[in-house]
Amino acid sequence: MPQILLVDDEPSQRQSLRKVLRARDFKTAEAGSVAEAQDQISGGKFDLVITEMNLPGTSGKELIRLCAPTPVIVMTNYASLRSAVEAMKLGAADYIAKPCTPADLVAVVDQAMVGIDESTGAGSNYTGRSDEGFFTGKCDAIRSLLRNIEKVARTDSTCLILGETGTGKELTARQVHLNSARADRRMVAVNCAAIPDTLIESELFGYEKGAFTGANTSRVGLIEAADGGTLFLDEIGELPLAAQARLLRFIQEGEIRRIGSTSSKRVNVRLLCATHRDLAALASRNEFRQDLYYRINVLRLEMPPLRERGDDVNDMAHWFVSRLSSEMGMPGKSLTDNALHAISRYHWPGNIRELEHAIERGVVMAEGSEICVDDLGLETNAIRPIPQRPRDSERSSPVTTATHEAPNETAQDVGVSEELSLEDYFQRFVLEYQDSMSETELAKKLGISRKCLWERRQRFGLPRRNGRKKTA
Ligand SMILES: Nc1ncnc2c1ncn2[C@@H]1O[C@H](COP(=O)(O)OP(=O)(O)OP(=O)(O)O)[C@@H](O)[C@H]1O
Repeated sequence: MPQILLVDDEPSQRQSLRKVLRARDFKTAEAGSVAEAQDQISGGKFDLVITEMNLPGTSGKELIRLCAPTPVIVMTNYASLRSAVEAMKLGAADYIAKPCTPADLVAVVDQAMVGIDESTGAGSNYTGRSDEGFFTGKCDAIRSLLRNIEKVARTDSTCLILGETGTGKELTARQVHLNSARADRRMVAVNCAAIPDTLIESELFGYEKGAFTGANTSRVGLIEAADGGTLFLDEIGELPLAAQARLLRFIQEGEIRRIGSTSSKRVNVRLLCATHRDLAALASRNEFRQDLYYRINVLRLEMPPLRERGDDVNDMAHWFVSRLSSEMGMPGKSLTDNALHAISRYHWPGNIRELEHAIERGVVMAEGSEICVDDLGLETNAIRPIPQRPRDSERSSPVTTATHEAPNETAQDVGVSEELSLEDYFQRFVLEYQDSMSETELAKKLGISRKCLWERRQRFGLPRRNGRKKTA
């Protein structure tokens, strides 16, 4: 089992890292400073060190030298990103900009581990997550995407990854990188939308000392930092026009010139770009350079939206429940049938990221081991129409008294022909069955707690009626 040393002076930070990594079967040890880390290193063998850069006393960067040849990943907030790039020049395996999601952390650790496997054989029982199993999904669109990723990975051509927000464009870029001949080098990911316009050129291309006010030292740019590896430019549609012109020159000539420098430097970088925007339309309105568009649109990978991935949605929901509940130290949770039903009908405008967050919310909010619809906090207006089912004349009115067999049917069995939100469904179900079922039975069928049933009754003005069946 790979062993990772976590170095951070904040115990809470170490705890969050520990949880995520242990859930992935990594063994961890901890240190609060460089000195403590040195003690740990002399007493044991580690496959990887993850350190905060800004530690009291000696900087975390010092560990790159002290721990060699063990790879070191440095963590830092965005304000110190430049120092992180410097740390990479000193030999850091990678950097993580904080705050980061568990998925970001694991992706970077995986990448570092793949390097370890290849160079030293350490952590050899660890295969990384470039396998199909991690890239969850088995619908036709994902199978075809995985085949195309392999083809794209075999080349060095520029590739444009298209898809709505949260569909997995960055994850796809990582898969391309991990499956490519550059997998042992780093992939530098840059979100063009997150860097202020005034900084983007100096971040990408670096600058020389004295190039502008405040440039007290020379800086390496992110393109140069990706030399030998892959550069992933996320949200390329947001790149300002001046930076687009510079990027175009880099693509055409394979050279970069730092701001304020008179000489160019050759860099060997494979470029992957992603966007959720229609670049052709932007180019036609002169909001994106047409020539750059043609240059980056050589190979294309298209991400399917989650709502078009059929059974993948529920498979992924189960997968996230088991992953997140064990990461959060609350294993054994599961989704109720109604929750799954809502998940499969939800529109998922934020795609997989939204699903992941809804499940995280569900795991935290669920009172027992079952995650109910309400725990997920879905926007009810994004629930899609429930497919029409021939109506039973006896059940044509939502307020008719039901027979006792009816509640054994599932949510979609309630006769409904129009668009039906979860709220509508709740109200109709309660009105239809409240005379024949106890509150406990109703709550169970709806997949919610009795407290939640009571609250919703209040919200929708559906007080419990006299003469109802006694509570079980
Ligand atoms: N096939 C998948 N299997 C498991 N998790 C996935 C998959 N695709 C995406 N994810 C997870 O969904 C989240 C969003 O993925 P990612 O950041 O790659 O999307 P994106 O399209 O780049 O988003 P954005 O457009 O906002 O930049 C991440 O946490 C990622 O790990």
